[in-house]
Amino acid sequence: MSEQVAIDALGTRGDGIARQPTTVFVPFALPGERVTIERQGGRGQLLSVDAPSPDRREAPCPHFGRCGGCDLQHLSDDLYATFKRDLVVDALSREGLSPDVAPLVPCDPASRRRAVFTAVRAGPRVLFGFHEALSHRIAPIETCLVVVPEIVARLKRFERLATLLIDRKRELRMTVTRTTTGLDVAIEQTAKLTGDLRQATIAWGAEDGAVARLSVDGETLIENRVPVIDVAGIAVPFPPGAFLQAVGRAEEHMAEIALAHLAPSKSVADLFSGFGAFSLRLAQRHAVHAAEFDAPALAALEKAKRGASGLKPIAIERRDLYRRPLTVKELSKFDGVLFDPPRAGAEAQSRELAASTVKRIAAVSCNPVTLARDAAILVGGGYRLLSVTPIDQFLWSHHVEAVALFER
Ligand SMILES: C[S@@+](CC[C@H](N)C(=O)[O-])C[C@H]1O[C@@H](n2cnc3c(N)ncnc32)[C@H](O)[C@@H]1O
Repeated sequence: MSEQVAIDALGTRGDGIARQPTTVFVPFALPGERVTIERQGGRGQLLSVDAPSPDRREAPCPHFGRCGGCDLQHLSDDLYATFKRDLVVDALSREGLSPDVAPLVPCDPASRRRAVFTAVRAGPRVLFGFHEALSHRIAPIETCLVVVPEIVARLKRFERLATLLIDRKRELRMTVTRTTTGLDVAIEQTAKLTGDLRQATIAWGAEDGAVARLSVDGETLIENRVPVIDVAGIAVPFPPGAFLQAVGRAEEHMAEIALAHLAPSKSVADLFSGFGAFSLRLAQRHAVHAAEFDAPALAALEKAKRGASGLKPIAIERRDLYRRPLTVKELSKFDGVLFDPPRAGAEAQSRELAASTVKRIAAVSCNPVTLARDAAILVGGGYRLLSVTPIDQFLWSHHVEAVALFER
């Protein structure tokens, strides 16, 4: 049965929230709107917008509403920037922190250099695209306004490859990364690579000069060129499937903010370093200790450092920082620390830092909730939280990146 409700606020996933008569989350509804919905438990399916908000705008992508990649294309630029900044402000405030939070650093469309596509069999068809929101279903796509043009221009080709390799039962995953030497295509959960299928896959890769490397379930089938990521002029050989900041410009912004803060430091630890997006920049001025769990990422950093000239020493340590964070004693060797953990944050490491003598810390995070928790631990240990800058790395989604700066 349908009903009309008034939307009071946006939730953390960007859904409209109506609080009367009982709370319901309504995707694609905006604060101040009256909308007609059909309730399905705590969620409401939007049937019509009866009194639209002045902040409503036409979504630019034809797949908006079905494709789960973007939740927020229907917001004005102002509401969008406020919403994303507030994700950070509110998370900090729930931990009792109210630092200076900068305006959102914006993200350009068509700038995401990595996309993870999914394909599934649906009867005789293969559906290739992105997941729908909160669903296992696939929204097939013809275009994408977020991803770089080199990837979007080849969607049909990627779909053809997925159709070739798809398994009968499993969902295929295809990660495409634009590197400076071409596209790195890494496919997982494929059908068994029998002789014919292997040949057809290799033929696919040979057809397009833009493909630098093609790997299937970890096996490199083609490497026309080593895929390379440029980190401030240093070439890093990119390991298949390694972590990469999704938007190059966002990475530069984060690095600029963190490096300016750590500038007075002599010796810096870069924790959760990956292949060295920050370590290699830091090493232009500071001795760096890079710690990370992923061995291929560290091997790439090792090669990049050997190929670069004029860097200060970079010590590389493979370490599980969740189980074995750098201890207070180990931290005493550093006067600056940068940490950039996965979404779960760096709770154990923050507890060690809170008891340490490290002077300056830059925390980079893709999850405001765990960033706020870790910030509260550091502040509890006597650090001042100087500023937080939200950075839009995940355009039109409800995710936001942030850099927080601490000092003692
Ligand atoms: C958000 S990424 C940041 C990587 C890097 N700073 C960059 O900007 O490219 C988080 C990194 O944490 C690493 N990681 C995940 N779990 C870890 C653990 N238990 N110990 C150490 N590193 C871990 C991942 O491999 C990944 O490289």
